[in-house]
Amino acid sequence: MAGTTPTAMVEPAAGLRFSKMHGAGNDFVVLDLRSDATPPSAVLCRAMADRHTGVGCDQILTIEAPRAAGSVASYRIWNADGSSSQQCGNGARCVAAWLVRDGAAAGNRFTIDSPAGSHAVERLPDGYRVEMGVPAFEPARVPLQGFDGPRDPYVLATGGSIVGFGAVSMGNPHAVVEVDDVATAAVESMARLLQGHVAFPESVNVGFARVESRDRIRLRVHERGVGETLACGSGACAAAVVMMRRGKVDREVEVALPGGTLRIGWADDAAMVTMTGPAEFVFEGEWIA
Ligand SMILES: N[C@H](CCC[C@H](N)C(=O)O)C(=O)O
Repeated sequence: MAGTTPTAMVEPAAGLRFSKMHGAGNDFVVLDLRSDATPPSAVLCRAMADRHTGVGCDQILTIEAPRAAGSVASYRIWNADGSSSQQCGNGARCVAAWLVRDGAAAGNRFTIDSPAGSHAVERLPDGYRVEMGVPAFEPARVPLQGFDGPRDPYVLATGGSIVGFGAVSMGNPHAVVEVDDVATAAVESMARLLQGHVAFPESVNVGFARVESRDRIRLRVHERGVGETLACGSGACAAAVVMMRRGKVDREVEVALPGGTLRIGWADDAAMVTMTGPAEFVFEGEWIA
């Protein structure tokens, strides 16, 4: 309007730069904290993860200085609810892609450190292969309480139901429920029952798996600290190794999740689990809230 003084544009405060990425639809806000490893607060994690008033993501990944000699960098994982985790398979591939684009990772083979350990990474023409560690089935390693030794399936009475499941740690806790049809599985209600059960002192990621053939599993995962995600890398590893030990699939399988397909290999029970899949950049941004 004539005569009015336009209000000066308020320059946003210099904010926190981030990369938005995803691995098979499991999406992340990636923060470069290599020069200042002050972890994001639970409040900031929840604010950034909010799909209406924030950026929107399943997890926040922070890239930090390496912990092990020879590693390029380390990373930590915060779920959308602000809780932390020891492992994130889809996140590992996105961290690897981020380090390649950054130039910190030279060549096609390098190592990155999660809270669960060090992971050899191989860059492929269409994604990344990550060594996800050796799965741990002892109840105390999951952790799973109330059982004096590993068994399969474990059985719990909860919420008026009797639930049978496999349990394994990939650095983070997983329960795997075998179902006839993932589309009709009671994912939300069953997952909530197990996640709130006293047997899982650190809660648990719950996978619902259908063995379709000797080399293919269909899977949905209700993740600890998030809810159902389009994909869960460590969950795909967990479902694969449980079904391999049951003799229901071969040692190299495709795991088909709602957001995409991952390939999982486990040569033998003492070997590292390998996970292969995509890692995509979506956009760069600056958090000024
Ligand atoms: N919700 C998981 C962390 C993320 C795992 C998942 N996004 C993956 O790709 O492995 C937990 O609390 O253990």
